[in-house]
Amino acid sequence: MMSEDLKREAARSALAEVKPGMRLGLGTGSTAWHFVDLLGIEVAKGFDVLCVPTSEKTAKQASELGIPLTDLEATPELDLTIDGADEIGPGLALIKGGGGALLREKIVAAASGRMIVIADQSKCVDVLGRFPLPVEVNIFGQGATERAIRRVMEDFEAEGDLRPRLTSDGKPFVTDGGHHVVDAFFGRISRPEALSAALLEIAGVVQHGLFLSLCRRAYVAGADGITTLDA
Ligand SMILES: O=C[C@H](O)[C@H](O)[C@H](O)COP(=O)(O)O
Repeated sequence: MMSEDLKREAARSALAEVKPGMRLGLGTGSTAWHFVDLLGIEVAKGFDVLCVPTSEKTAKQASELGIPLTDLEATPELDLTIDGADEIGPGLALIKGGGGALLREKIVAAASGRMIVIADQSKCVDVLGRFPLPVEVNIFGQGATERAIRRVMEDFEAEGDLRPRLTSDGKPFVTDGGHHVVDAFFGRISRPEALSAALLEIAGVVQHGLFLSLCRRAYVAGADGITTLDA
């Protein structure tokens, strides 16, 4: 099966978890895209659901499909969030934010009773960190923030460097929240909880892409079908 087919199969498994009347968080990225697309088909047939999107991109896709949308002001508690991931490690610890949506994704996941991740097999790793860890930073004082992040990277024996994320035309990538993203190349993250705490200690760090103790289930699609992973 092609990668897009695998993503769609994982999304289809997650769709079976959605019950009528649920308040849902909608993730961002190419795998979450398939989930939103499949949900749109059900909504068109009359399925009742109310959703909070985790990015402007997902909001646009969902509203074009006629999926009813709300926000966390009107609906501060959600039943379930379905999202993709860049890496799925032991205990369903995740790296997210490859598409830059990590802040809203984490806020929405934290407001949800459950988070389910959908992915193809390539996302599963024994140790997190091969995928560069996205760190969302305030634009003010970015140089000082980067310096502080580099110090943390040294403390955690990062194998690579810190790179400010750029768009394809070479401009700084700006998140939906108006911040920048820097990508931290760790190689191996052996103490994710401690790293999370150290990064959040830095004043200019808005959020990072380590999602720890948030995801309870993953549907992972591979050549042999869907594997369900539970934390
Ligand atoms: O910021 C983006 C999100 O965290 C995505 O869920 C993540 O990057 C995975 O995206 P994809 O399904 O496209 O691999």
